[in-house]
Amino acid sequence: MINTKKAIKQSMYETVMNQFNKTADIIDLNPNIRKILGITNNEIIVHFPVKMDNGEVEVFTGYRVQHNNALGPYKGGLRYHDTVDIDAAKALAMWMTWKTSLAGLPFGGAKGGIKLDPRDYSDSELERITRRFTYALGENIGPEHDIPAPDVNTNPQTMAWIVDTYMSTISSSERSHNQHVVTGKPVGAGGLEGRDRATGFGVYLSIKLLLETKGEDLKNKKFIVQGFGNVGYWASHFLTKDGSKLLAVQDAHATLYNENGIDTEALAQHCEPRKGSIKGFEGAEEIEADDFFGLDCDIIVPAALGNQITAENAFKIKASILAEGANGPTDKDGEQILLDNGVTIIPDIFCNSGGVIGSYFEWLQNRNGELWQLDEVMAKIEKKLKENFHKINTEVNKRNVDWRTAAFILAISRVETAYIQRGIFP
Ligand SMILES: NC(=O)C1=CN([C@@H]2O[C@H](COP(=O)(O)OP(=O)(O)OC[C@H]3O[C@@H](n4cnc5c(N)ncnc54)[C@H](OP(=O)(O)O)[C@@H]3O)[C@@H](O)[C@H]2O)C=CC1
Ligand SMILES: O=C(O)CCC(=O)C(=O)O
Repeated sequence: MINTKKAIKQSMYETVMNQFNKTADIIDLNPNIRKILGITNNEIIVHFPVKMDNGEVEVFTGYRVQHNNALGPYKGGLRYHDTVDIDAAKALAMWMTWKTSLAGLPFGGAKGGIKLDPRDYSDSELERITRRFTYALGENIGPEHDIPAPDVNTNPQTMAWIVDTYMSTISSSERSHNQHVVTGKPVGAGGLEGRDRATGFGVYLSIKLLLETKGEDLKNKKFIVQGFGNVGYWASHFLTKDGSKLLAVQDAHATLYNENGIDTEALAQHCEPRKGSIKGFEGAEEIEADDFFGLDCDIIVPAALGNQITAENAFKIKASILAEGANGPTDKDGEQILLDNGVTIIPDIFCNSGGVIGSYFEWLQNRNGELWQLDEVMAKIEKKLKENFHKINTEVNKRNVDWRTAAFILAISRVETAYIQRGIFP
């Protein structure tokens, strides 16, 4: 049992290493492969100057960590946030390796970003920052080498600036077939119909499939969402469409509650002109941030940052399902409390994998010079997610383990098999 009074905050890197080491022990991972997977392949840190609107020059620090590419090119998002540093990028890159492996994709894992708060900059400053970051990364990214995508505070516009800048660095004959250097682009610039909603759709589907195994459905289920950006909004959209009630939402600026249910679409409309914040929405009352996780509900969807559920608040949780839309929202001690209390955790590497699965289809679409319709794309994403869900469910039942342990066993075993089949390690 965890002593909640002595809660020590773990870093995301500690969290992911803990998950890796626990699984490596369970599957008796080949010791040589354990050495390789326990460390990142490349950690790129760039400092680059950008001229601000007022004429002053500011120097930014950007990161790209490439954890592993045994299964294919490095893949993972770029985050613009104050909390971005080398440890966060390492942790998030490692999770990407497990996520793409579990999803059955031909990709490895990477993650990166810039340490900044985008609210401090104008759109034209953000464009210049993104373009200079792309130049600074140079050949460290590429359509068959390392393929970024959106994450916290980046979006299709950010990806469009990256692809445009990348194109200007390669020869004109190569430009026509290098659009897949990033995914999550705007649809008009090589993006995929449905990539915008892919992650939130996956979060919704994973909850629906889990409930089905218990003979239940989403009708009248009460849920709360932390983070109302791309993932939080789309997950809420699909959950409410299937009859669930959005009871509370939290972002970095406010915590909103309405016992009769918050109107998801009205809240999204409220956020639009304010660049995302839910604060000031009239369809709900504002409550204390610390009361959020303890609200009486069936499902919690963390869809913001890492390490939000810890020994300090896990014991308050009344929900029976925690669906990890965010990467690494639950630390080791928080997780133990939830498992002891019978909460089912749908782990991030499966729960939010709809996004990277959508990205894979965008990459294929660009690579093959095709254009797919929304319904085709959503059907492809749904099929892949369902197959993966059933694989994890089988592992859960076979080994009598929790969902994260089952997911990690499948993910790490696939990478191990790839190394062994190549004949490198006996
Ligand atoms: N986009 C994608 O396709 C994928 C995203 N993810 C993960 O999902 C999570 C959310 O990403 P995404 O939706 O893209 O990001 P967005 O930038 O679109 O949204 C982030 C949301 O989190 C909120 N937030 C930030 N800090 C806090 C905080 N301290 N407390 C509460 N809320 C906070 C933001 O609020 P505010 O606006 O007030 O800052 C905003 O509502 C991340 O963990 C990301 O790694 C995982 C897989 C794919
Ligand atoms: O779409 C992608 O390539 C990756 C998205 C991402 O960063 C994630 O799944 O955490």
